[in-house]
Amino acid sequence: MLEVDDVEHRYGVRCALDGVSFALGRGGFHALLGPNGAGKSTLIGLMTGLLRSQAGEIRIAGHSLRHEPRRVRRQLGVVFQQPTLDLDLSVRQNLLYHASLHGLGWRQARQRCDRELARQGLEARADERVRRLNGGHRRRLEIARALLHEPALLVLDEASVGLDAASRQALNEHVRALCRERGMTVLWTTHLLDEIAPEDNVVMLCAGSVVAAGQAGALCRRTGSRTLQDAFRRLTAPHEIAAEERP
Ligand SMILES: Nc1ncnc2c1ncn2[C@@H]1O[C@H](COP(=O)(O)OP(=O)(O)OP(=O)(O)O)[C@@H](O)[C@H]1O
Repeated sequence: MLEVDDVEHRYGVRCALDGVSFALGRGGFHALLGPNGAGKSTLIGLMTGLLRSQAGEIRIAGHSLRHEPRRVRRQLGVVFQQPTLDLDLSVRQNLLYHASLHGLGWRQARQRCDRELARQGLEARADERVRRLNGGHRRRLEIARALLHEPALLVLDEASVGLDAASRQALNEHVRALCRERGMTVLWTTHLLDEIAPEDNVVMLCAGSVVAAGQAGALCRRTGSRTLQDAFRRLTAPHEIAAEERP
């Protein structure tokens, strides 16, 4: 579903991604892990076309981002780290506006809005201003919006940041249910390791490089770690030291 092949990105002389390669299969919950500054948002910026590709190749659902950007955009739903809802529009108006940007006709847009709101448990809030929703419900609305055009891959960039512990867990479980029930492929980026289950497929990014990839539980066993936190510390420490010596 997602192939990242030798991707490099620099901001001036600062190297944010240094030959990053990994691949995700179709379906399931995958996690992109990394401490602050690891390069997660840069990678998502490249996938979404917010940043211009400098080197390497990204393919989504078999389509090349460089050669078929429109096809890629149709296959990709994104929830960005910073909320991007219009607080003074209603829940439904936010969705309809987005649907029109994706070229959906009026009737289809209304149907998909109703369907996604029902799936996110927000149908009763459709005519309320977004300002009245709590943080967890706003995030669900952003997920509904990201799914309106029926993408194959849903990417969430630190979507749980700013939520309290209960809302964070509810959001995480909700996204996992989307994977199970709809066969979605989800890429969940986070620096909060308690959001990851042992059976999740994870890619660990540190200082612009992939330091490990595979099932979380297997990474723990391979590194002789009791917890994913311990495995993460062991795998990332040498790279953070090396990165400090890099321009
Ligand atoms: N616009 C920019 N200009 C210069 N350097 C940048 C810019 N954006 C990011 N960087 C640098 O690139 C590196 C990767 O940053 P990025 O935001 O992609 O990491 P991240 O893993 O998403 O971190 P966070 O969890 O803090 O968002 C960091 O060293 C950061 O300081």
